[in-house]
Amino acid sequence: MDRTSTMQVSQQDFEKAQEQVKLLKKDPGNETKLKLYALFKQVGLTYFPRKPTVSWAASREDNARQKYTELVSSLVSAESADPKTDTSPGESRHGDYETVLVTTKNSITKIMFNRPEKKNAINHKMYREIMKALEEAGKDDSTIAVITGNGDYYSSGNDLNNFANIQPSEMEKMAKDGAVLLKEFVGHFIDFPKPLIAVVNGPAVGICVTLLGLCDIVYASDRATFHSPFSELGQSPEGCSSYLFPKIMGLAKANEILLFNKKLTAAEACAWGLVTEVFPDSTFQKEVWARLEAYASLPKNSLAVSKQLLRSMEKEKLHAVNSKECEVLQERWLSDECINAVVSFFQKKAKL
Ligand SMILES: CCCCC/C=C/CC(=O)SCCNC(=O)CCNC(=O)[C@H](O)C(C)(C)COP(=O)(O)OP(=O)(O)OC[C@H]1O[C@@H](n2cnc3c(N)ncnc32)[C@H](O)[C@@H]1OP(=O)(O)O
Repeated sequence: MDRTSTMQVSQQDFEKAQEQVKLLKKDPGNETKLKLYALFKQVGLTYFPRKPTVSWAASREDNARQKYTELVSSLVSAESADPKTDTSPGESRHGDYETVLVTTKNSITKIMFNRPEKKNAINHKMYREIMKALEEAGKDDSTIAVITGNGDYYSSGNDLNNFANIQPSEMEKMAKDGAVLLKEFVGHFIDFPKPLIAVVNGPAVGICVTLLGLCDIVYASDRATFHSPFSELGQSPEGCSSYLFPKIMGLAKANEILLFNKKLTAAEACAWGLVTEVFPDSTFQKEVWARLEAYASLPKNSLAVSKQLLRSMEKEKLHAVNSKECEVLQERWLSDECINAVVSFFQKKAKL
């Protein structure tokens, strides 16, 4: 439908739109769903066999019917033009996700961060959806699971909107709830029962860098960078990095990243042991997926048992580190240093 058209839509168009809504592959999000529901109710409440006279109710009904039909039409066309929602042959797409795209193919479950327009920043919904996707991937038939990003970024880390628009009286609750959510989120990576591979397609920031220490293999494009600007943001390390980074790269190098915000190139991250291997960006996807498909054809149970054995040596320690890091962060989020950093990002967009 032409969205600029002022032509009135018929009851038949409206009913067709109701059917199309049910067929959308991508959840349009709560805001849009509420809008659709409100419009639907306006039509529903006023719909009755129409008398020829034009009443205010009839005209409101026409308006709501038109807006509902146009909104659905825009959702349908956005979806059909959106490469994010495409799947390749043999790939099955999992359930009802808004912020991640979860697919399985060739015994590999891929969890793709899917907010490319926000550089895949992780908002509250995304934290929850990633946990849900990890729970499903841990139980499904796949041999390995992969985390990657859609678009030019792997992820810009925590969505700073998670700290925005909070009333002063709600700050403590925000920090407490944030710490609970973060602990649960990182716990899902500690406990993940199968090999978990990070395919770092572009720059990685903050929590998406620290979590790499909890992945079993990290492949990076030579375009990727690794930046954990905790002190710049008035925060402190998470994702068990305060324990794992010194173990992986030695204390001196970990200090440069975790205390002094050093941004690593992919080559540096590989030399320092955070990344397993770096590939040229032009062949990154082809080379990495060919390698992963070969790995995923190995005996599934043997891989899972071995992964769990390796992790079991450290699991208790990692949970204790995670708890401590979240406790410290809960305090940090209430500090002037952190609040000022968030405000300055939104005011003049102080970028990293
Ligand atoms: C439950 C809570 C748990 C908390 C766990 C704690 C974790 C710690 C961290 O993860 S710390 C890291 C936090 N991340 C940042 O500070 C990154 C902030 N972003 C930037 O500095 C820049 O956006 C950039 C360098 C990543 C990219 O710059 P570029 O110029 O290439 O692109 P834009 O800035 O125009 O970005 C496009 C739009 O995306 C929005 N955006 C990007 N990153 C974030 C983010 N982390 N949080 C919120 N929004 C982000 C950006 O605002 C643009 O939006 P707009 O198009 O609406 O303007």
